[in-house]
Amino acid sequence: WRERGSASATRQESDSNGQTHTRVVKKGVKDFNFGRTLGEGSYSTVLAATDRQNLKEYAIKVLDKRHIIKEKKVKYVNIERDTLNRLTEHPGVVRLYYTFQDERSLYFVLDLASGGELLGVLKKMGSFDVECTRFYGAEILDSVAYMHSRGVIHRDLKPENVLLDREMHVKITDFGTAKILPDPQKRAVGGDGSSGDPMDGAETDRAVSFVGTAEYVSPELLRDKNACKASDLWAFGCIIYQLLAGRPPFKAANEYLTFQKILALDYTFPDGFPEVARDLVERLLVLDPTSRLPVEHIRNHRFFEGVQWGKALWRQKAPRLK
Ligand SMILES: NC(=O)c1nn(CC2CCNCC2)c2c1CCc1cnc(N=C3C=CCC=C3)nc1-2
Repeated sequence: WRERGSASATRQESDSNGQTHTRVVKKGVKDFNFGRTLGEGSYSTVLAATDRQNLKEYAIKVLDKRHIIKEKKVKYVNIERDTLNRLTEHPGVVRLYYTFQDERSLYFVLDLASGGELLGVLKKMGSFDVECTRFYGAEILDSVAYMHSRGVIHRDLKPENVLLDREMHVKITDFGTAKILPDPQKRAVGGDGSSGDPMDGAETDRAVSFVGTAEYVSPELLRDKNACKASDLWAFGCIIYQLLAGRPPFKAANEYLTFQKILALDYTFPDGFPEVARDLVERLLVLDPTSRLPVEHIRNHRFFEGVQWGKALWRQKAPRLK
Protein backbone atom coordinates (compact mmCIF):
# COMPACT_ATOMS: atom_id res chain seq x y z
CA TRP A 1 0.00 0.00 0.00
CA ARG A 2 1.86 3.11 -1.15
CA GLU A 3 2.17 5.67 1.63
CA ARG A 4 1.74 9.42 1.23
CA GLY A 5 2.01 12.39 3.52
CA SER A 6 5.00 14.40 4.71
CA ALA A 7 7.80 12.83 6.63
CA SER A 8 6.75 12.76 10.21
CA ALA A 9 10.01 13.12 12.07
CA THR A 10 13.71 13.83 11.53
CA ARG A 11 16.75 12.83 13.60
CA GLN A 12 20.30 14.34 13.52
CA GLU A 13 23.00 11.63 13.20
CA SER A 14 26.82 11.89 12.98
CA ASP A 15 28.81 9.57 10.70
CA SER A 16 32.33 8.18 11.26
CA ASN A 17 33.81 11.39 9.80
CA GLY A 18 31.92 13.50 12.36
CA GLN A 19 29.59 14.74 9.59
CA THR A 20 26.02 15.43 10.85
CA HIS A 21 23.20 14.06 8.71
CA THR A 22 19.44 14.60 9.00
CA ARG A 23 17.63 11.28 8.86
CA VAL A 24 13.92 11.22 8.08
CA VAL A 25 12.22 8.90 10.52
CA LYS A 26 8.72 7.55 9.93
CA LYS A 27 6.71 7.39 13.12
CA GLY A 28 5.08 4.15 14.11
CA VAL A 29 2.66 2.73 16.65
CA LYS A 30 5.33 2.72 19.37
CA ASP A 31 5.63 6.51 19.08
CA PHE A 32 2.09 7.05 20.40
CA ASN A 33 0.09 6.49 23.58
CA PHE A 34 -3.37 5.44 22.42
CA GLY A 35 -6.44 6.60 24.35
CA ARG A 36 -10.21 6.42 24.02
CA THR A 37 -12.11 5.17 21.00
CA LEU A 38 -13.67 8.06 19.08
CA GLY A 39 -15.50 6.03 16.45
CA GLU A 40 -15.78 2.60 14.84
CA GLY A 41 -16.38 1.68 11.21
CA SER A 42 -16.80 -1.70 9.51
CA TYR A 43 -13.05 -1.90 8.88
CA SER A 44 -11.59 0.92 10.93
CA THR A 45 -11.39 2.30 14.46
CA VAL A 46 -10.55 5.91 15.31
CA LEU A 47 -8.60 6.43 18.53
CA ALA A 48 -7.37 9.49 20.38
CA ALA A 49 -3.56 9.34 20.62
CA THR A 50 -0.67 11.36 22.03
CA ASP A 51 2.71 11.59 20.33
CA ARG A 52 5.12 10.46 23.08
CA GLN A 53 7.90 12.71 21.79
CA ASN A 54 6.13 16.08 21.43
CA LEU A 55 2.94 15.32 23.47
CA LYS A 56 0.79 16.52 20.53
CA GLU A 57 -2.69 14.99 20.44
CA TYR A 58 -4.07 13.36 17.30
CA ALA A 59 -6.90 11.16 16.13
CA ILE A 60 -5.47 8.01 14.58
CA LYS A 61 -7.64 6.00 12.23
CA VAL A 62 -6.57 2.35 12.32
CA LEU A 63 -7.64 0.34 9.27
CA ASP A 64 -7.51 -3.46 9.30
CA LYS A 65 -5.74 -4.59 6.10
CA ARG A 66 -7.24 -8.09 6.03
CA HIS A 67 -10.75 -6.72 6.50
CA ILE A 68 -10.26 -4.07 3.78
CA ILE A 69 -9.21 -6.72 1.28
CA LYS A 70 -11.93 -9.18 2.35
CA GLU A 71 -14.65 -6.50 2.10
CA LYS A 72 -13.17 -5.27 -1.24
CA LYS A 73 -12.75 -1.73 0.20
CA VAL A 74 -9.21 -1.04 -1.09
CA LYS A 75 -10.61 1.49 -3.60
CA TYR A 76 -12.47 3.38 -0.83
CA VAL A 77 -9.40 3.52 1.41
CA ASN A 78 -7.32 4.95 -1.46
CA ILE A 79 -10.08 7.46 -2.30
CA GLU A 80 -10.20 8.55 1.35
CA ARG A 81 -6.43 8.96 1.55
CA ASP A 82 -6.25 10.79 -1.82
CA THR A 83 -9.18 13.04 -0.79
CA LEU A 84 -7.55 13.93 2.53
CA ASN A 85 -4.25 14.60 0.74
CA ARG A 86 -6.07 17.15 -1.44
CA LEU A 87 -7.74 18.93 1.48
CA THR A 88 -4.79 20.10 3.59
CA GLU A 89 -5.18 23.89 3.43
CA HIS A 90 -8.44 24.63 5.23
CA PRO A 91 -9.16 25.03 8.97
CA GLY A 92 -12.65 23.52 8.56
CA VAL A 93 -11.48 20.12 7.30
CA VAL A 94 -9.86 17.42 9.44
CA ARG A 95 -6.25 17.27 8.25
CA LEU A 96 -4.26 14.11 7.44
CA TYR A 97 -0.68 14.67 8.64
CA TYR A 98 0.84 11.37 7.54
CA THR A 99 0.26 7.66 7.30
CA PHE A 100 2.22 4.60 8.33
CA GLN A 101 1.52 0.89 8.41
CA ASP A 102 2.53 -2.35 10.05
CA GLU A 103 1.85 -5.99 9.32
CA ARG A 104 -1.84 -5.83 10.20
CA SER A 105 -3.02 -2.23 9.83
CA LEU A 106 -2.84 1.10 8.06
CA TYR A 107 -2.71 4.23 10.24
CA PHE A 108 -3.99 7.71 9.27
CA VAL A 109 -2.67 10.39 11.67
CA LEU A 110 -5.35 13.10 11.69
CA ASP A 111 -6.39 16.28 13.50
CA LEU A 112 -8.11 15.59 16.81
CA ALA A 113 -11.44 17.41 17.15
CA SER A 114 -11.77 17.36 20.93
CA GLY A 115 -15.12 19.21 20.96
CA GLY A 116 -16.99 16.19 19.61
CA GLU A 117 -19.88 16.24 17.14
CA LEU A 118 -22.07 19.25 16.31
CA LEU A 119 -24.99 16.81 16.62
CA GLY A 120 -24.11 16.14 20.26
CA VAL A 121 -24.11 19.87 21.07
CA LEU A 122 -27.38 20.35 19.16
CA LYS A 123 -29.04 17.51 21.09
CA LYS A 124 -27.97 19.12 24.39
CA MET A 125 -29.28 22.54 23.31
CA GLY A 126 -32.46 21.33 21.62
CA SER A 127 -31.93 23.88 18.84
CA PHE A 128 -29.61 26.83 18.03
CA ASP A 129 -30.56 30.49 17.83
CA VAL A 130 -30.01 32.47 14.60
CA GLU A 131 -26.59 33.81 15.68
CA CYS A 132 -25.15 30.32 16.39
CA THR A 133 -26.77 28.85 13.26
CA ARG A 134 -25.30 31.69 11.20
CA PHE A 135 -21.79 31.07 12.61
CA TYR A 136 -21.80 27.27 12.26
CA GLY A 137 -23.62 27.48 8.92
CA ALA A 138 -20.95 29.89 7.65
CA GLU A 139 -18.05 27.67 8.75
CA ILE A 140 -19.67 24.57 7.22
CA LEU A 141 -20.38 26.43 3.96
CA ASP A 142 -16.82 27.81 3.83
CA SER A 143 -15.45 24.28 4.28
CA VAL A 144 -17.78 22.77 1.63
CA ALA A 145 -16.85 25.57 -0.81
CA TYR A 146 -13.17 24.71 -0.26
CA MET A 147 -13.78 20.98 -0.86
CA HIS A 148 -15.67 21.76 -4.07
CA SER A 149 -12.89 24.10 -5.24
CA ARG A 150 -10.48 21.18 -4.78
CA GLY A 151 -12.74 18.90 -6.84
CA VAL A 152 -14.13 16.93 -3.88
CA ILE A 153 -17.80 16.16 -3.15
CA HIS A 154 -18.30 14.95 0.46
CA ARG A 155 -21.58 13.05 -0.26
CA ASP A 156 -22.36 12.29 3.38
CA LEU A 157 -22.55 15.71 5.01
CA LYS A 158 -24.53 15.54 8.28
CA PRO A 159 -24.24 16.92 11.84
CA GLU A 160 -22.49 13.70 12.99
CA ASN A 161 -19.65 14.44 10.52
CA VAL A 162 -19.35 18.09 11.55
CA LEU A 163 -16.90 17.94 14.46
CA LEU A 164 -15.75 20.72 16.76
CA ASP A 165 -12.18 21.51 17.79
CA ARG A 166 -11.08 22.72 21.23
CA GLU A 167 -12.11 26.30 20.35
CA MET A 168 -15.52 25.05 19.10
CA HIS A 169 -14.68 25.74 15.44
CA VAL A 170 -15.89 23.33 12.72
CA LYS A 171 -13.81 20.36 11.53
CA ILE A 172 -15.55 18.31 8.85
CA THR A 173 -14.61 14.63 8.72
CA ASP A 174 -15.28 11.20 7.24
CA PHE A 175 -14.27 11.32 3.60
CA GLY A 176 -14.55 7.56 3.21
CA THR A 177 -17.47 8.03 0.79
CA ALA A 178 -16.30 11.24 -0.90
CA LYS A 179 -16.06 11.61 -4.67
CA ILE A 180 -13.03 13.11 -6.41
CA LEU A 181 -14.03 14.89 -9.65
CA PRO A 182 -11.90 14.45 -12.78
CA ASP A 183 -9.30 17.24 -12.97
CA PRO A 184 -11.23 20.25 -14.35
CA GLN A 185 -8.05 21.49 -16.08
CA LYS A 186 -8.54 18.60 -18.46
CA ARG A 187 -11.96 19.99 -19.36
CA ALA A 188 -12.80 23.49 -20.68
CA VAL A 189 -13.73 25.34 -17.45
CA GLY A 190 -13.16 28.62 -15.58
CA GLY A 191 -9.73 29.42 -14.15
CA ASP A 192 -10.29 28.75 -10.45
CA GLY A 193 -9.99 25.03 -10.85
CA SER A 194 -13.67 24.54 -10.29
CA SER A 195 -16.26 24.37 -13.05
CA GLY A 196 -18.78 26.24 -10.85
CA ASP A 197 -21.34 23.91 -12.38
CA PRO A 198 -23.61 22.54 -9.59
CA MET A 199 -24.03 19.37 -11.64
CA ASP A 200 -20.26 18.98 -11.66
CA GLY A 201 -19.54 15.38 -10.81
CA ALA A 202 -22.92 14.05 -11.86
CA GLU A 203 -22.51 10.34 -12.41
CA THR A 204 -24.81 9.68 -15.32
CA ASP A 205 -23.31 6.59 -16.86
CA ARG A 206 -21.99 4.52 -13.92
CA ALA A 207 -24.06 2.98 -11.15
CA VAL A 208 -23.47 4.79 -7.86
CA SER A 209 -22.79 2.18 -5.21
CA PHE A 210 -23.05 4.67 -2.35
CA VAL A 211 -26.05 6.45 -0.86
CA GLY A 212 -25.52 8.79 2.11
CA THR A 213 -27.48 8.90 5.35
CA ALA A 214 -31.23 8.76 4.69
CA GLU A 215 -32.26 12.11 6.23
CA TYR A 216 -29.69 14.10 4.21
CA VAL A 217 -29.71 12.23 0.87
CA SER A 218 -30.49 14.45 -2.12
CA PRO A 219 -33.41 13.69 -4.48
CA GLU A 220 -31.08 13.39 -7.48
CA LEU A 221 -29.11 10.64 -5.75
CA LEU A 222 -32.34 8.76 -4.99
CA ARG A 223 -33.93 9.39 -8.40
CA ASP A 224 -31.06 9.17 -10.92
CA LYS A 225 -28.10 8.04 -8.81
CA ASN A 226 -26.58 11.45 -9.63
CA ALA A 227 -24.14 12.69 -6.97
CA CYS A 228 -22.94 16.21 -7.75
CA LYS A 229 -21.67 19.28 -5.89
CA ALA A 230 -25.25 20.53 -5.47
CA SER A 231 -25.96 17.32 -3.48
CA ASP A 232 -23.73 18.67 -0.69
CA LEU A 233 -25.73 21.92 -0.79
CA TRP A 234 -28.98 19.96 -0.34
CA ALA A 235 -27.44 18.37 2.79
CA PHE A 236 -26.30 21.87 3.88
CA GLY A 237 -29.92 23.07 3.60
CA CYS A 238 -31.05 20.13 5.75
CA ILE A 239 -28.40 21.03 8.37
CA ILE A 240 -29.42 24.72 8.53
CA TYR A 241 -33.06 23.62 8.99
CA GLN A 242 -32.05 21.11 11.69
CA LEU A 243 -29.92 23.58 13.69
CA LEU A 244 -32.89 25.97 13.98
CA ALA A 245 -35.72 23.41 14.25
CA GLY A 246 -33.90 20.82 16.36
CA ARG A 247 -34.81 18.05 13.90
CA PRO A 248 -34.07 17.32 10.21
CA PRO A 249 -36.68 18.39 7.61
CA PHE A 250 -37.21 14.87 6.26
CA LYS A 251 -37.64 12.20 8.91
CA ALA A 252 -40.11 9.31 8.82
CA ALA A 253 -40.63 5.96 10.56
CA ASN A 254 -38.17 4.21 8.23
CA GLU A 255 -35.68 4.93 5.42
CA TYR A 256 -38.14 4.13 2.63
CA LEU A 257 -40.73 6.62 3.96
CA THR A 258 -37.99 9.22 4.50
CA PHE A 259 -36.93 8.79 0.85
CA GLN A 260 -40.57 9.26 -0.24
CA LYS A 261 -40.78 12.53 1.71
CA ILE A 262 -37.55 13.77 0.08
CA LEU A 263 -38.71 12.91 -3.45
CA ALA A 264 -42.05 14.62 -2.79
CA LEU A 265 -40.33 17.61 -1.11
CA ASP A 266 -42.70 16.87 1.77
CA TYR A 267 -41.56 19.05 4.69
CA THR A 268 -42.94 21.96 6.69
CA PHE A 269 -41.43 24.70 8.87
CA PRO A 270 -42.28 24.73 12.58
CA ASP A 271 -44.01 27.82 13.96
CA GLY A 272 -41.49 30.50 14.81
CA PHE A 273 -38.92 29.31 12.26
CA PRO A 274 -37.06 32.57 11.40
CA GLU A 275 -38.29 34.04 8.07
CA VAL A 276 -34.80 34.92 6.79
CA ALA A 277 -33.62 31.33 7.36
CA ARG A 278 -36.80 29.94 5.79
CA ASP A 279 -36.06 31.82 2.56
CA LEU A 280 -32.53 30.36 2.46
CA VAL A 281 -33.68 26.78 3.19
CA GLU A 282 -36.41 27.03 0.52
CA ARG A 283 -33.75 27.99 -2.05
CA LEU A 284 -31.58 24.99 -1.07
CA LEU A 285 -34.21 22.25 -0.66
CA VAL A 286 -35.07 22.37 -4.37
CA LEU A 287 -35.63 19.08 -6.22
CA ASP A 288 -33.74 20.23 -9.33
CA PRO A 289 -30.02 20.44 -8.37
CA THR A 290 -29.34 23.00 -11.13
CA SER A 291 -31.91 25.36 -9.53
CA ARG A 292 -30.38 25.16 -6.05
CA LEU A 293 -28.63 28.33 -4.77
CA PRO A 294 -24.92 28.08 -5.67
CA VAL A 295 -22.26 28.71 -2.98
CA GLU A 296 -21.52 32.34 -3.89
CA HIS A 297 -25.24 33.22 -3.78
CA ILE A 298 -25.58 31.46 -0.40
CA ARG A 299 -22.71 33.56 0.97
CA ASN A 300 -24.55 36.71 -0.17
CA HIS A 301 -27.94 35.61 1.17
CA ARG A 302 -29.30 37.98 3.82
CA PHE A 303 -29.26 35.12 6.36
CA PHE A 304 -25.45 35.46 6.33
CA GLU A 305 -25.52 39.28 6.41
CA GLY A 306 -22.62 40.53 8.57
CA VAL A 307 -20.57 37.32 8.29
CA GLN A 308 -16.90 38.05 7.65
CA TRP A 309 -15.92 35.32 5.19
CA GLY A 310 -12.38 33.97 4.69
CA LYS A 311 -9.68 33.92 7.39
CA ALA A 312 -11.60 36.38 9.64
CA LEU A 313 -14.41 33.83 10.04
CA TRP A 314 -11.98 31.28 11.51
CA ARG A 315 -10.14 33.80 13.69
CA GLN A 316 -13.21 35.03 15.54
CA LYS A 317 -14.32 33.48 18.82
CA ALA A 318 -17.07 30.87 18.39
CA PRO A 319 -20.37 32.20 19.82
CA ARG A 320 -21.38 30.89 23.22
CA LEU A 321 -23.98 28.22 22.57
CA LYS A 322 -27.12 29.39 24.35
N1 LIG B 1 -14.28 8.27 10.03
C1 LIG B 1 -13.32 9.09 10.38
O1 LIG B 1 -12.39 9.37 9.62
C2 LIG B 1 -13.41 9.69 11.73
N2 LIG B 1 -14.33 9.28 12.62
N3 LIG B 1 -14.17 10.00 13.73
C3 LIG B 1 -15.07 9.81 14.87
C4 LIG B 1 -16.52 9.78 14.36
C5 LIG B 1 -17.51 9.58 15.48
C6 LIG B 1 -18.92 9.58 14.88
N4 LIG B 1 -19.19 10.79 14.14
C7 LIG B 1 -18.23 11.05 13.08
C8 LIG B 1 -16.81 11.08 13.62
C9 LIG B 1 -13.14 10.87 13.59
C10 LIG B 1 -12.63 10.69 12.31
C11 LIG B 1 -11.53 11.52 11.73
C12 LIG B 1 -10.70 12.18 12.78
C13 LIG B 1 -11.43 12.55 14.04
C14 LIG B 1 -10.93 13.57 14.88
N5 LIG B 1 -11.54 13.85 16.03
C15 LIG B 1 -12.65 13.16 16.39
N6 LIG B 1 -13.20 13.49 17.56
C16 LIG B 1 -14.26 13.07 18.24
C17 LIG B 1 -14.40 13.50 19.59
C18 LIG B 1 -15.48 13.11 20.34
C19 LIG B 1 -16.52 12.25 19.81
C20 LIG B 1 -16.34 11.84 18.41
C21 LIG B 1 -15.26 12.23 17.66
N7 LIG B 1 -13.19 12.16 15.63
C22 LIG B 1 -12.59 11.86 14.46
